[in-house]
Amino acid sequence: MRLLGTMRINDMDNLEIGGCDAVILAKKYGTPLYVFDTALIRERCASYTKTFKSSKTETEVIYASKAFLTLAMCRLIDEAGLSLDVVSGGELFTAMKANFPPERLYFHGNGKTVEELITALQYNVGTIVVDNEFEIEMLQYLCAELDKRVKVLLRVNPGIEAHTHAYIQTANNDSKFGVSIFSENIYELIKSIHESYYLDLRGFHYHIGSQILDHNSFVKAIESMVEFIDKVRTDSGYETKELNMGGGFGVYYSEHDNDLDIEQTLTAMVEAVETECKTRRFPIPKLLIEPGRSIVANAGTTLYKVTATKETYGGRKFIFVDGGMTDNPRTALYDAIYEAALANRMKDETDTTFTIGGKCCESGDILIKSIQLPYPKQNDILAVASTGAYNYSMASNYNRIRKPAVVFVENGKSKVVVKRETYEDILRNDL
Ligand SMILES: Cc1ncc(COP(=O)(O)O)c(C=O)c1O
Ligand SMILES: N[C@@H](CCCC[NH3+])C(=O)O
Repeated sequence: MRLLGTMRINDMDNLEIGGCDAVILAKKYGTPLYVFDTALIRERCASYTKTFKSSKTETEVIYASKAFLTLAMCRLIDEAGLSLDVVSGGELFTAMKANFPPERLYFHGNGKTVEELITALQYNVGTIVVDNEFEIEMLQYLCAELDKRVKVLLRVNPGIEAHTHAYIQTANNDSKFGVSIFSENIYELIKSIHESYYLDLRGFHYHIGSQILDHNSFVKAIESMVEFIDKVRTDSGYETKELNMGGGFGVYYSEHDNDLDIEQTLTAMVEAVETECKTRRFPIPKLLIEPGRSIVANAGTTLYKVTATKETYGGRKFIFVDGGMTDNPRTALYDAIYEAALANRMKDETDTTFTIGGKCCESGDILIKSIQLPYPKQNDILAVASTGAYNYSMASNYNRIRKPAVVFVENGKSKVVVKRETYEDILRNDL
């Protein structure tokens, strides 16, 4: 397992994260446990704000909160000076409760409800990223009712097939997100938003997919987008002020992932916009990006207790743990590949191939299909790395399993930021 962030092996041969011994964390807080290396989150935020710069225009980094959001995470992102992308009433509510500055909020989503839009307007959310004609009409109506004007970005689809899992591509021609830049009515739509008294059209948003490890897809999207905003200027007289290029920057999960050099990618993206705009004599818009996964994925580690081992009649050796697809559905959903280690035996030889199975009543409840580990004993602690993104945020209560606690670790100190669910919590809304 690659040691990421502040991970190291301590004198006891145990895994240490943020100066805290993982075995002690498991004992103190129970398992499964989501552990977050907050120094690594801060480092990633700082690296984004430092690298995503242009001498020719303003830039802004927005954290895509769907990757991982809690009140404590909101505060951390606020302190790091990033803005926040929310995509539902629940994410918005979390941001509001954390007193996240509303002007730095971007409200996304292809299916926003009337209630969500009202809440966003009442909280004076900085920008609403509108997805379709219905929403645009509804938003204008609500603005009139509530006597509000709001900044908007129109989500468009540049029709780029990014090289990633089909389920996390977002910009092919049949994607549910945004309005295609090739659709016939797009110029009319832009004109109507631009002329609206209630909506202040700042520009466009696009996002081509997630876990993209090839930087050419990002540059290709920019080329289509600048061509598009140039056409928009000619066809509807609207000059784009802001271009939000979304997130999607891929991270290391296992040796199957070639490392995307994010700093190099950001520099290439800014240069591509500058060059394309210069060629077209187009003023460079303000540039925004929305990373989620690349800020938190590598900072998260899930600790499990080994409950049993089994060798099947077919010869597969299983390690069972006290969690599974309820705390990490990504292997079942996307064939994700994770690295792991026995946190209490970091120096033991990894001489046997295992499948890590979860405890849910579901054959697809596999955390890792194939991994080399030492032969485990009951109650060994299995640490699965890079679970910081889309694990806690996609966790479920299938089989009425309780969601794990979340602990932040830094400089030898640990702090619970989300309590482990209790069985009473599971019954909370049952009548
Ligand atoms: C609109 C939008 N912005 C940002 C993101 C964040 O993507 P990632 O976590 O891959 O950086 C997503 C998720 O794919 C998204 O849909
Ligand atoms: N949930 C996906 C990413 C989706 C990104 C949001 N549009 C994953 O775990 O990889």
